[in-house]
Amino acid sequence: MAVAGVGRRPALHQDGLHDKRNRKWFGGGAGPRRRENARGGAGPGMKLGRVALGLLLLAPSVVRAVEPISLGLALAGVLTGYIYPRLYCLFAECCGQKRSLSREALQKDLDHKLFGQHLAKKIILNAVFGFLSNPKPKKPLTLSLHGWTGTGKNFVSKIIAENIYEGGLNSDYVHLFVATLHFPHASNITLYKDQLQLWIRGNVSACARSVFIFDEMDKMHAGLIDAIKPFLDYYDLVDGVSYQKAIFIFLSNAGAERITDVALDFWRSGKQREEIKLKDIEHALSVSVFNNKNSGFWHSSLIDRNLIDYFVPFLPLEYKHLKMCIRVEMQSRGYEIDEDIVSRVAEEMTFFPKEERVFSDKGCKTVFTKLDYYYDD
Ligand SMILES: Nc1ncnc2c1ncn2[C@@H]1O[C@H](COP(=O)(O)OP(=O)(O)OP(=O)(O)O)[C@@H](O)[C@H]1O
Repeated sequence: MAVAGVGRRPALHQDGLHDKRNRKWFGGGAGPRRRENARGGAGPGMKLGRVALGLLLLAPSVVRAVEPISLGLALAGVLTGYIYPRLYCLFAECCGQKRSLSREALQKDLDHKLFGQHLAKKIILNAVFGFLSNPKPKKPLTLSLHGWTGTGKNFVSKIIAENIYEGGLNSDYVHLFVATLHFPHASNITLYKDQLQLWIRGNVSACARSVFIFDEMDKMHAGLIDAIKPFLDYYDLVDGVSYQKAIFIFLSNAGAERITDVALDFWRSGKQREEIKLKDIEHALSVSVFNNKNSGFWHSSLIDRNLIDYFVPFLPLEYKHLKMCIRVEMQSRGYEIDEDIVSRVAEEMTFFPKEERVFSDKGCKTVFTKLDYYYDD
C-alpha cells in the first residue's frame, strides 16, 4: 500500500495550477511523488495510437496517396501507442482492474478468511463487485467500516485491494492515510485540507480506479474529511477530473459501542449473531457517528448529504472466532494445528462484559504474539 507521506507515496499529478502550488506534504516529510504517466490509462501514447488507427481506416484512396514513410510512421504509432500498452499490462500492474477479478474470487476470500462478520461480508461483496462491474458509476464508492479493535477492518481493506490490484496494498493505485500520522496537528487543518485535495486529485487524474483508505477516522480532526466532499458527490467532472471510478474506504472504531449493544442483545436473547440484519444497526450507526465528536464524521456533510454508500458494521469477535484466527496463524507458520495450544492462547485473552465474558477485548489482535510464547524454540 502506498502509505501517504511514508515510503512509497501517492503520485501528485502536476498540471496548471497544481504545479505551482506548495507541494510540501506536512503529514509525513517529503512531498508526494509525481507520476509521469498512468500506465494503461488513456495516456498520450494511447491517444496517438487511436489517431494512427483512425488514419489507417481511412478510404483506401487516401491510404494509397500516403507515401510509405508516413504509413510506416502511422504503423509505428499503432504499435507503440495501442498495442504496446496492452502487451505491457499483460506483464505489469496497470491502472484499472485486476485481470482475473471475479465475484467468486472475492466471495471465496471473504468466506475463507474473514470470521464472524456475516454483515460485512455480504455488504462488501455486493457493493464492491457491483461497483466494479458498472462501466459508468454516478459517484465513487464510499464504504465506512466501523467496529471494535481487531475485528477485521484493515484486514478486509487488504482483501478488497488484493481483489482489485495484483499488488494489493502495495499497489501504486492503493493509498493509505493514517489520521495520527498524516494529520497530527489540529492547527494545520487548512493546510491538510489543501494537501488532501491535491493528493487525491493528482492520483485520480493519473488513475481513475484509485483506492483511498483512511484509517483511524475517529482520530481525524472534525471537518477535515469534508474537504473531499466534492470528489464524493454526483458530479461527472470536478475541475476536469472524474472521480466516479475511485473507491474510498474509511476505517473507524466510532460506533463500536452501538454495534456491541446490538450484538449483546441478540446474544442475551439466545439468538444467533447471524440473525442480525443490517437494518438492525445501519441507521443507528450512521446517526451515532454523525453525532460523535470523536468520529471524524462529526456533523460531516458527507453523512448529511448521503455521500457514504454503506456503513459497514464489524461485530465484536467471540471466543470461537479467536480460535479460528489462531488456527490460521499456526497454519501460516507451518505448524500442525494443536487444539490444546489453540484453547490456551484463546483463554489468555480478555473478554467483556465482565460478568458474561462474551466478546474479545482486542478482537483477533495480539493472539499472534501470544502464540509466540508457545513456540519459542
Ligand atoms: N474477523 C476476522 N477474521 C479473520 N481474521 C481477523 C478478523 N479480525 C481480525 N483478524 C486478524 O487480526 C488482524 C488484526 O485485525 P485488523 O487490523 O483488521 O483489525 P481492525 O479492525 O482494523 O482493528 P483497529 O480498529 O484496531 O485498527 C488481522 O490482520 C487478521 O489477521
